[in-house]
Amino acid sequence: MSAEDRQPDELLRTEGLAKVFGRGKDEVRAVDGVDLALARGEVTALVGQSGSGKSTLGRLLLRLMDPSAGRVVFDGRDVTAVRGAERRDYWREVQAVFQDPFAAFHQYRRVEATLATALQLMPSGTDGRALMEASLASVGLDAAETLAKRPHELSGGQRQRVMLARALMLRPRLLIADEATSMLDASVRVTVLNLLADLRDERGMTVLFVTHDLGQAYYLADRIAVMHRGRIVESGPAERIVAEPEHPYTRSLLADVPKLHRTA
Ligand SMILES: Nc1ncnc2c1ncn2[C@@H]1O[C@H](COP(=O)(O)OP(=O)(O)OP(=O)(O)O)[C@@H](O)[C@H]1O
Repeated sequence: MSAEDRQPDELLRTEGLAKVFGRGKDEVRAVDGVDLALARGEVTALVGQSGSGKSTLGRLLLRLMDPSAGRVVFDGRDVTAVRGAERRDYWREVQAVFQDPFAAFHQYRRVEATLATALQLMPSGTDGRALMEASLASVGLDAAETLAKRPHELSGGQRQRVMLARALMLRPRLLIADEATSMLDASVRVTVLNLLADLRDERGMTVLFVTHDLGQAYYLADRIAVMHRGRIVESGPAERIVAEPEHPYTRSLLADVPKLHRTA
């Protein structure tokens, strides 16, 4: 790693990142040359409609799949090809919560066992019980009430908070929240959005908030990157993107915001 590779304000950046699925006429350029920088301690929202490539980009950042081209640089270190023990180390720094927390749970597994899976990434000798209790408390859940429950005994909002608690046990520096609020009803959604804002404000956590909803992005994010057909078509401070959108696609997303809220 060279000294100039480490930008002080930048926790993660991608350079020309691409993912192509299929071949010939079936080829899909799901991520098509993305340069994205995530500033430390900020929430960046990645906004785009279904199929724009947001989840694929998220999976590339998490090292859950190999890119077709380009690089991922985390804290000045090239992590594009990390695997094995190095990739597990990376996952202590970068954690994710996904859209459907029910799918992420084992149906019959109690919350305690779900949270314990995070301990596999931690040094031996870690006081797992204390960590679980603290992490559940940080998302507003009571350990005594929650640890013995199975997924179907929890509400959607509680399940999402358990998954957030699991991610937070590792004290990641970057949290990727991929449509993490889209299945929640409006009041629970605001609670989870505020929780993400608190993680930024109190812990200085960097968050990539992936959503199709520009309204939620504006509510939470410092910066917004708009994704369309695998490319970032526009990015900048959230106020600027919403007040003075430059790209026609951003304008069309903005036009949808009142509609989304009327149907919510
Ligand atoms: N494993 C795969 N094989 C082939 N094509 C894929 C695969 N994963 C994604 N794609 C395609 O890549 C494009 C981007 O998909 P992706 O899921 O990243 O979009 P998205 O913006 O996250 O959409 P959504 O909000 O609906 O999840 C889509 O055309 C999708 O069909």
